[in-house]
Amino acid sequence: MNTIRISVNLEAFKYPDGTVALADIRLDVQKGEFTGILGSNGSGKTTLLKIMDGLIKDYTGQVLLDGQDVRRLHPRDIYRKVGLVFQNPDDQLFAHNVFEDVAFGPRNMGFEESEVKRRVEEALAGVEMAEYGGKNIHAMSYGQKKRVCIAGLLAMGHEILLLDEPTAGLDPMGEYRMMELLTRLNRENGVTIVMATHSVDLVPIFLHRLHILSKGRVVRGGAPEEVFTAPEEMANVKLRLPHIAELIYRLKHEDRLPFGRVPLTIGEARREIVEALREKQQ
Ligand SMILES: Nc1ncnc2c1ncn2[C@@H]1O[C@H](COP(=O)(O)OP(=O)(O)OP(=O)(O)O)[C@@H](O)[C@H]1O
Repeated sequence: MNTIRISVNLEAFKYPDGTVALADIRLDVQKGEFTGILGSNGSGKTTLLKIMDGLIKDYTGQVLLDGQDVRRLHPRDIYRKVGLVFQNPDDQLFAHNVFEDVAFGPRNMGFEESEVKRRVEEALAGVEMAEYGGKNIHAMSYGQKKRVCIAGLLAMGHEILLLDEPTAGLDPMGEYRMMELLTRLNRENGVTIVMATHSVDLVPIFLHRLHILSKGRVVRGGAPEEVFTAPEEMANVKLRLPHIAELIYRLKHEDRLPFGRVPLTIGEARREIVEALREKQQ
């Protein structure tokens, strides 16, 4: 049975300068789910993550974390359950070396030094950075810094991770490896993950559910195959279909090839093409 971990029922939030960043947002994040908040620049993704994490409170409506009003929870209680990874790792990392940075959270939680060490080592191994403990933070690449940020939260044992653009600025292999890492944390460690992104090609393949944000409103939601259906709908929200889906969509609608559903992965596209060719030959 599914359990709702985060329930957003937001009427509106505006920044002090009057910008209405979010309006009329209703969505639930189920336990163990890997959810994406997809939207173009300025659509409200970061603001929504900050609201889920209790960093922004002056909105109308209600956000529940495990059934409790986030605004009434002590920051310490949110912090123990939910970890927010900022878009820019330099906004998060501050210690002189990797070990010390990852150790900060568990030390703050009052663990004995032996337990801190165990947690740091396990977290660094979890993000494939086991051998980097002694390395200077400033000597790390951008992608490595992003992994250290995630390790810092894993070391505290967060059950829910909110990630702001975790794949932004990574090269194609780095992007793929980051998504694999997050998928592993989700599947094997049971971490509930919400990630904000505007990367449409790779990300949907890994996600259970997507919410599309446009101008501060959720305009679509569902499993990736339910959301990515037509290029015009994506263009309306300043996004596009994944390349592979766009190709098959055009072959189907412009070249009249007999494709069924719009595929999201190369494997699905290959099956569709083989099937369509077979049908044409008959
Ligand atoms: N501190 C602020 N004061 C006023 N307006 C803000 C502030 N921060 C964000 N906004 C506005 O709120 C809206 C949503 O911004 P937000 O950063 O949440 O979008 P985003 O989807 O995360 O964008 P990006 O993909 O560019 O990171 C934008 O119109 C932005 O200009």
